[in-house]
Amino acid sequence: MRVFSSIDELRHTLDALKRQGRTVALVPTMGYLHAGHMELVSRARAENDLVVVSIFVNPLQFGQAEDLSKYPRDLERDSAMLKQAGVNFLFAPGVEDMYPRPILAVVDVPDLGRELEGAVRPGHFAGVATVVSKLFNIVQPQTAYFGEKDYQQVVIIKRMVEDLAIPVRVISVPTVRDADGLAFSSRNVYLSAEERRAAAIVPQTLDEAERLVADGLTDARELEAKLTTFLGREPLAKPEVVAVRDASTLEPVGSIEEPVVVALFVRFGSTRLLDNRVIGSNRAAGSNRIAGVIGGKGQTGKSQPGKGVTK
Ligand SMILES: Nc1ncnc2c1ncn2[C@@H]1O[C@H](COP(=O)(O)OP(=O)(O)OP(=O)(O)O)[C@@H](O)[C@H]1O
Ligand SMILES: CC(C)(CO)[C@@H](O)C(=O)[O-]
Ligand code: BAL
Repeated sequence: MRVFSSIDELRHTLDALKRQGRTVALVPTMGYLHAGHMELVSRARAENDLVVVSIFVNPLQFGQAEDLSKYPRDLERDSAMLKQAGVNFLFAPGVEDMYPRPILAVVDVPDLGRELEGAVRPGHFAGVATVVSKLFNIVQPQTAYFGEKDYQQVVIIKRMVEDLAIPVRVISVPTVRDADGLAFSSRNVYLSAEERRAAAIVPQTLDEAERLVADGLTDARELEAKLTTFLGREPLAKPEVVAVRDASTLEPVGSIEEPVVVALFVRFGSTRLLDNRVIGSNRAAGSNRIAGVIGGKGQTGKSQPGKGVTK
């Protein structure tokens, strides 16, 4: 695995390989890797010739009072995990590489970016869309992989790619969970032992949503109210967003007819956890796929297998 921090050096190396016909995938991350990230990597490896993983804790997507400075980082451990997983390139730029001067051009996807997590984290999704655009421009991958845990992020990136005709296929990967159902997340490390135990209420609430809808509940507001009450069973859980939205557009719905996404943002102490489930889709229950916005699995971008992949 080769490690780059310079945009120009990475580009130069990739350009030569692309001229030989190799397909390139990008897995953008903020590092402190866990099984969720590694699932993205494994999909990318299976479906492409070359995989670039980026690790960059992007200051643009953090609010002033947020955890930018204490965000967990361990580049050495991450690097060993990626090497072991057969990743070809790690792009780990510093802030000075990505933003050598204050960035004036931004990419924004209003109104999608103002909803849900965007309402709690003003400016967050403009920061995400801007850095993802920049990473797409640097790597120019055919395919990029994102996790469905960050459901709204995938919807926004999909929309950005479509609206701006960016030639990248966006693939979403189902959420990888710990034994008690909690989604793996780098920020789980902030939880105390008691908060970590309590956090199991989050996936349990999504199970409850599925049960209620299967039992015939169709009123979205009623579902939100019942889920908020359900979360109330756990005194450490402080719900910030409990929302039932159209699974494709994220628009509010009155009645649950088309597939909806149940989106949760729940605080435990100072840590905000997010999770979601798509309900009412004709795909397998609980598969957590993003209805209507995500390209299918199976299509592989691999060129001729076995043609001297750079390790
Ligand atoms: N449990 C998971 N399963 C599948 N994909 C995941 C999971 N957790 C994160 N991802 C995906 O990995 C990519 C990089 O995410 P990121 O580095 O922010 O990790 P994170 O665990 O989501 O961090 P945080 O705790 O800060 O939200 C994103 O596309 C994200 O959706
Ligand atoms: C996509 C991303 C790497 C952009 O910084 C980040 O938002 C994340 O890790 O989900
Ligand atoms: N996983 C989303 C990145 C963030 O919370 O900033």
